[in-house]
Amino acid sequence: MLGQQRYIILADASYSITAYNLKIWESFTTEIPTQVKGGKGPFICFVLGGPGSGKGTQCAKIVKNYGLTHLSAGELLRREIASNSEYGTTILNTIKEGKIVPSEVTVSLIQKEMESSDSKKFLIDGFPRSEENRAAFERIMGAEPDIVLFFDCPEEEMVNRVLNRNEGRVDDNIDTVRKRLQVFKALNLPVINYYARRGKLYTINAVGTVDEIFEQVRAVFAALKLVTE
Ligand SMILES: Nc1ncnc2c1ncn2[C@@H]1O[C@H](COP(=O)(O)OP(=O)(O)OP(=O)(O)O)[C@@H](O)[C@H]1O
Ligand SMILES: Nc1ccn([C@@H]2O[C@H](COP(=O)(O)O)[C@@H](O)[C@H]2O)c(=O)n1
Ligand SMILES: [Mg+2]
Repeated sequence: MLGQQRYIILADASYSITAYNLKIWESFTTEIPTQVKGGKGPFICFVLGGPGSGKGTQCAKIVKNYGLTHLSAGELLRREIASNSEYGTTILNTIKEGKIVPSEVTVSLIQKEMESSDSKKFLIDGFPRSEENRAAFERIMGAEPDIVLFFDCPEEEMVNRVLNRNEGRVDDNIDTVRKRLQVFKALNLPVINYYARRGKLYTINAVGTVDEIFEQVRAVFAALKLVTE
């Protein structure tokens, strides 16, 4: 049975764009993250949400509007499969099962992309999917995200979107999507709650038109003054 209910996130530690009007919300964000203010490392935004919650769709709009470099962990893994790399078959089987690929593999793909880019602003989509992913990124990259966007969407809506995606993905079928939802709840929600406790989480209501949802995202970036700097 798929729920209409939203996931329970530590609401008092997460900025919810729909729950407050922008004026009230801005009062929470006087502390601009150091990397936005000109610290040493690049600005890093993790983008999280269940399967089909609209992460990739919104990332495309963020790239267009704010010029961040988009790295989708899932896309990097699919590219690895297509290139017949030594890990290709293992990655393919893991994705078909809706499970999580070992963190060292995924982090090393992200690391390669970040290190070969001269971008100062990264949008890392679909990562970290587990505490193990999160810890591996911090250990290998020696960095943490400045902010984390969480696209909060009811399960029924996510399933409908995935089953209507039509991009030929091996995991866009009802069996895999059910497994991915279980993995999302068991492994990804704890990470989302971790960032809520750290005051880095911005929860976006992922129901509505693509443009309506992007208006909430725009409010986050506008308040962070990360407008194509
Ligand atoms: N607001 C929306 N309303 C209706 N459909 C949407 C909306 N946003 C995205 N979609 C559609 O839903 C499908 C899933 O979106 P998208 O690929 O962006 O999700 P995702 O979170 O990246 O999923 P995954 O984790 O599986 O990669 C796509 O076909 C997309 O066009
Ligand atoms: N950090 C990650 C991200 C993804 N995967 C695997 O890829 C599948 C598709 O990911 P999308 O972000 O494109 O939805 C996902 O279900 C995982 O099997 C991963 O292992 N680790
Ligand atoms: Mg995606």
